[in-house]
Amino acid sequence: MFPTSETGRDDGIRINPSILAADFANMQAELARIATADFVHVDVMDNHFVPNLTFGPQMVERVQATSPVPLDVHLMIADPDRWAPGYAEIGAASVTFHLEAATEPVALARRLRDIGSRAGVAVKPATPVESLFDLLDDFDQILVMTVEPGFGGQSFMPETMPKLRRLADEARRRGSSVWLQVDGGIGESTIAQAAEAGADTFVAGSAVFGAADPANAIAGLRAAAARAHAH
Ligand SMILES: O=C(CO)[C@H](O)[C@H](O)COP(=O)(O)O
Ligand SMILES: [Fe+2]
Repeated sequence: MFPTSETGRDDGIRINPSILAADFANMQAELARIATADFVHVDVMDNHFVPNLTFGPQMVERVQATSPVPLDVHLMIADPDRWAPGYAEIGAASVTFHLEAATEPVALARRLRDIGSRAGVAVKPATPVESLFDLLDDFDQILVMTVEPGFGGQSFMPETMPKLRRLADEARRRGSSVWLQVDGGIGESTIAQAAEAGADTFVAGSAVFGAADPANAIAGLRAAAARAHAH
């Protein structure tokens, strides 16, 4: 579902603004400002897996009904085996759960795909990626966190780049079409490092919603990633 061509572009780069940095009291207007993005990234936090609390399924359903672009849901929650399918049922284009929280990640990914979502798995900065090498076909996207999950506006952690590079090399070696996503501290000064290490899908909260012109910020991030890929 939702290959790049369906988003109207085929440059292999996806820019997904995170509404964690949006004005929650004006969500409809905020969503309208990012119509040129590929997906809207929705951070679901449960105050258990991470020490912060954001949205539940009702809010995500309203975002789904209002958003000009498909939803990329990032679940920072305990027990995703139980809760993640509900987000796919809402109609989210992709649902990503944390490897550290899941009991049966492959079975859960299969369930998400059966419902009709892309299946994503996320790893925190200290979690190795090697256990995912044999599972690349089971997922549509892998999210390498570039900050500790829980809060927006943190600084990009360059020490996560060797791990991303190993994952990208392995995906290339196996001819995998899995999307490699980064999330946390992504902006015009950091996106090139992540793109050079092999990321193709970029979450940016503060860099987009904190900009005077979010469309311009999205275009700038896209151009910077494209330059790094062309390198
Ligand atoms: O998952 C997240 C935090 O856990 C957010 O998606 C991320 O932090 C985006 O915000 P910013 O671009 O401001 O770092
Ligand atoms: Fe996120």
